[in-house]
Amino acid sequence: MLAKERTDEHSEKVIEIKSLYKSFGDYDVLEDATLNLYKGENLVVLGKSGTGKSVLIKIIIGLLSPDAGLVKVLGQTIDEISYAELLALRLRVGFSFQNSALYDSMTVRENLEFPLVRNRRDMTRPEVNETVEEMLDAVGLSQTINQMPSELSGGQRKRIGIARTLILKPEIMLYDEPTAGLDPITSKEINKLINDVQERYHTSAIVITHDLTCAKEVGNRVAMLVERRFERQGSFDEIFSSGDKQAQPFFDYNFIQ
Ligand SMILES: Nc1ncnc2c1ncn2[C@@H]1O[C@H](COP(=O)(O)OP(=O)(O)OP(=O)(O)O)[C@@H](O)[C@H]1O
Repeated sequence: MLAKERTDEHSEKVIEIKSLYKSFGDYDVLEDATLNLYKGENLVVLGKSGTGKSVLIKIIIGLLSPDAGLVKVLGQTIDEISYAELLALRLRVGFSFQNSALYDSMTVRENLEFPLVRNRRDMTRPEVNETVEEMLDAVGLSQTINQMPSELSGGQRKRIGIARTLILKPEIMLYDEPTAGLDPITSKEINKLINDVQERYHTSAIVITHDLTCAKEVGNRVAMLVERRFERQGSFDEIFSSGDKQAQPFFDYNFIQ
């Protein structure tokens, strides 16, 4: 079954953002922004540089506070919970950084062990080994276990970064520009991995990207962040077959350079 056939608009909201406002001084980044992430879907957020996509992610994981509005993640209202509750919630939300953020002085195995050693002190050594091996298998890179990040290609580093985020078995994945800087073939492999992760681990995900191929291949739904709000939410085809003026610049950016 294709990923995009799975969206159930009536399913549970794992992230609920309602009338969100965020400004820095006089500069309004988000204004009356509303967006839901439904359980099990991959939601693509498309937005030009500087429109507030990183601010959105920081608000979702509680690194920035909203000025007004509701932000609920896995049933918890972000600015009402204690710091301890926030830390516990962050373990259920995996954030895959744009630059993969691997530790250069650690092997692939050590990079993957790191979140487990810090957060899962209950796990035995054989359990840690087994989980690391399972995650490497999930991203198709079992053979790199003893390599250093500098020995990996950009695409492999992205995959290891995703494996390291997945290792705590988060319910929600936040992918920040997962295909940035990759060639089209490697980008396709990452898109496939995002769909495989959804399928295998039943994650719900927000994928932030400028890459329309990525949006088309992984997005059960697409939301465009335009002028401080999430405009135009719908399937890729609904948004991009309409000749929409706000969607057109993304087409131009991707295909007419
Ligand atoms: N802590 C901060 N203090 C002041 N301004 C900020 C802060 N964080 C973000 N901004 C501003 O908010 C706006 C949105 O930034 P953000 O990083 O979310 O953009 P983005 O959509 O992720 O861009 P890109 O695609 O280039 O990564 C920018 O104008 C940025 O300068």
